[in-house]
Amino acid sequence: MAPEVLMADYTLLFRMVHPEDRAGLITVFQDAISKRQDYDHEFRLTTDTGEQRWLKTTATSVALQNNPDVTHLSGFLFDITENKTRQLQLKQMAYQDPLTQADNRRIFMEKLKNELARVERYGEEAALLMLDIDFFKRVNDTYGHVVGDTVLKHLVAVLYEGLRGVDSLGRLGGEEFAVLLPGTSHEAAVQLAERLRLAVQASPALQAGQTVPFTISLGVASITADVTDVKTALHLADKAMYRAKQTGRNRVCTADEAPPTTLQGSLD
Ligand SMILES: Nc1nc2c(ncn2[C@@H]2O[C@H](COP(=O)(O)OP(=O)(O)OP(=O)(O)O)[C@@H](O)[C@H]2O)c(=O)[nH]1
Repeated sequence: MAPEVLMADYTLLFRMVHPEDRAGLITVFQDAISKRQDYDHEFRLTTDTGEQRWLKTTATSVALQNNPDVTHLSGFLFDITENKTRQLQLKQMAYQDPLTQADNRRIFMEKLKNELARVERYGEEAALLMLDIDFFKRVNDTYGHVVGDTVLKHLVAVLYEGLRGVDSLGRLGGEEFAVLLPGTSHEAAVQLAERLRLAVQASPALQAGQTVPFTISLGVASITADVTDVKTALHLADKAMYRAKQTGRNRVCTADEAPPTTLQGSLD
């Protein structure tokens, strides 16, 4: 559909605008008319063939001399889909692990740092989980590296299914991951870790009709106001995970246990 047809018929335009972008576009038009503001605005639109496109509209409001009322908006509508898609891909690459789509190490560390600051400032609770696939080298050696990669992707999908929108999952490297749980008590974090462990155990990866069972070991660390830096938080969670590995794997351990306590079987 030609842009001039769309701009001539605002009802049609608004019907095609992505629902999430509609309110923003209406505000832009309203401000242009009531405050005589020029605009430069990007929004998504679904074409009559069902395709989603990115558009950019830029315009200035026009009024007759000696009359403050805007008579019309004069400007352009551009299709910026290709540029926008490339821009979004680049942005995603900067934040995501390319194999699993989990947060990459850099962005996860940033989120952890922000959460530590929030806990210190407002005295809220939070928790950090560290987890690692058990005997992953064996998975690679038995089934091959490609299947190993499938296992990593599958693990991330299973973990995301058990997490809330506010939680963050990061791939710290290799087969090691961390989960940041804002607003979560120690007890709730331990229970969640155990649920994740069971979900992974119950959901083997599938590759070319082959079932690949695997398990994970998890460490839980509470983030309290006295855990003030990323290094300490990671060390606590790592220590707990190491304990889980040392005491038999496929289990959840916490940072403050002495002697080691495991939860394995408690929720089986
Ligand atoms: N397929 C695949 N394998 C990876 C990737 N990154 C790391 N690995 C493998 O992960 C394995 C890690 O092995 P180890 O550190 O010995 O640990 P593990 O065998 O999981 O043993 P535990 O952690 O002690 O239970 C190595 O074989 C690495 O090659 C990846 O991106 N893809």
